[in-house]
Amino acid sequence: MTTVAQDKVTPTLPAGPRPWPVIGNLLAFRQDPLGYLQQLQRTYGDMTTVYLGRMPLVFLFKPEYVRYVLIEHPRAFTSREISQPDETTASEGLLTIDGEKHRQQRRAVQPAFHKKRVESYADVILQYTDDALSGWHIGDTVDLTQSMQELTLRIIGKCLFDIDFASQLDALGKTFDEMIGSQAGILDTLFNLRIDNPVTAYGKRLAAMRKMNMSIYTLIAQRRSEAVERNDVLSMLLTTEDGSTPGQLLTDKQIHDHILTFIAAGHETTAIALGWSFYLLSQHPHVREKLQEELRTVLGGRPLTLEDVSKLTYTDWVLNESMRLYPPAWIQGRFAAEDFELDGVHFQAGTRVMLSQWVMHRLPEIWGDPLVFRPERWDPEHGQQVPSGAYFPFGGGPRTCIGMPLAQLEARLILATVMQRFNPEVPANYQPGFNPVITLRPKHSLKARLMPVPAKDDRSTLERRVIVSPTQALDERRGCRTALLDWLSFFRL
Ligand code: HEM
Repeated sequence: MTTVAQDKVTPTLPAGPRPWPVIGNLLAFRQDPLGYLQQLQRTYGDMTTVYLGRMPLVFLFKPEYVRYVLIEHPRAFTSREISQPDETTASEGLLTIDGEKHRQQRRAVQPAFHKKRVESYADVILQYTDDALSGWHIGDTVDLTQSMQELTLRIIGKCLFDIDFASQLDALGKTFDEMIGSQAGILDTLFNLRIDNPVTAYGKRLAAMRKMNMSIYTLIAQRRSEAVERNDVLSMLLTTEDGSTPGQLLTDKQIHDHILTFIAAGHETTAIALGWSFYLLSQHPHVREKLQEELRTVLGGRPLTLEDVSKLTYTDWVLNESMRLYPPAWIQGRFAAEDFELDGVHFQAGTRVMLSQWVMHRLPEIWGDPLVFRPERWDPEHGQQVPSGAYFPFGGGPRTCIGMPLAQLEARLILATVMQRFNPEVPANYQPGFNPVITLRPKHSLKARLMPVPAKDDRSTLERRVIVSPTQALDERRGCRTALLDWLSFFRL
């Protein structure tokens, strides 16, 4: 990589790879975003500037900087979009609103995520997991990526909005795929082209959004016309004040954007975390065996209940470790609302700042053996010391994922239930690859053959590879072909 004298371009931005005219570093970024970010960190260290077209993005790769942005100075950075929102952005959802509006609206829905309330969702989670698994039999091959998407979608619909999506899972799943998974072309990205046509990525996203919008507005209208008071997030939103004008309730557009944000953010991420966990377990029989041993000890063969969850410590470590290696949210961004300074470098208001879980969760100086899948590193007594800001799968500070308690409970219950009944075996030649769009999806769906869980002493399944080798990791990275820009354009960052 060639370092450009950035002081000729903008006086305050840190050094980075030479940008090409017009396209900047877009091509290299699009080709392999995950590998490119890691390479940037290795070459330029704690901070670097990348140009997507003419737009500079400053990447910060140090735990202290992550803390600075998310935890210590959250008000100095905004998530709010700068460009004009359009039909494809949930611009009034919790992820993108700011300031007093954000504080007030987050406070209003917070009760839905308090510990006791979240625990009350356990019955729905267990029931729906049971329904999903009732169609699974030993010897079947199941598409775990799709099954987890459908299961988590059904769970979020019921827990937060008291709707059972059972009969619409397939159609809804496809709509979300079109909304989240479609990739804008390079020209569309560079020139911010928004051509509403069935063949363009923008047009496809728009069509999917319109379908989704209609369902959500219908739901809001139905709920407004009901006399019954329900105790779910939708009821909370209907009585929430906007936060900018006293007494002003949320509009339908604001409620719509909240619902869309909750459904999208609340199912895709958890499903992805589960998918990667199943993949990692299938590649690490030693870990799988330990997890199943824990399940045998705690459950003794009976069905899981909420009360068991606090005893499933190893299961918990597996999920932590899986989200370290494959963070469902792999990158997040902010705009500087005011000037700021980091280690003597001055940044102007308006600077776009990016943080990457993918890079931070794999820094060798923090993790030692970052490519090794080792749940034991999360053992609070003998595990690793992880500095604050080095591990943030759920973000941090006042904008930490509001759904974290639900996601954690849900992931533990689903992972434990599946692993108590089955050993999902992934074909030996399966390479997941990556599709890092908004979330870190696998490029190829995870299809697994359901094998029986071996009896306690059957250790024959343990004689397989136990670490992710660097070559395997490289092969996975070569599979990356999608871009940050889709993510950016979704949230209009
Ligand atoms: C494993 C699962 C999940 C992961 C990895 C995850 C990750 C994240 C991250 C990194 C953020 C911070 C984004 C930022 O600061 O820019 C976030 C925010 C958010 N998440 Fe999650 N999430 C998960 C599950 C959920 C669930 C289940 C829900 C819904 C119930 C949810 C709803 C939200 C919302 C509404 C925000 C915005 C919060 C705010 O700005 O106040 N997430 N999530």
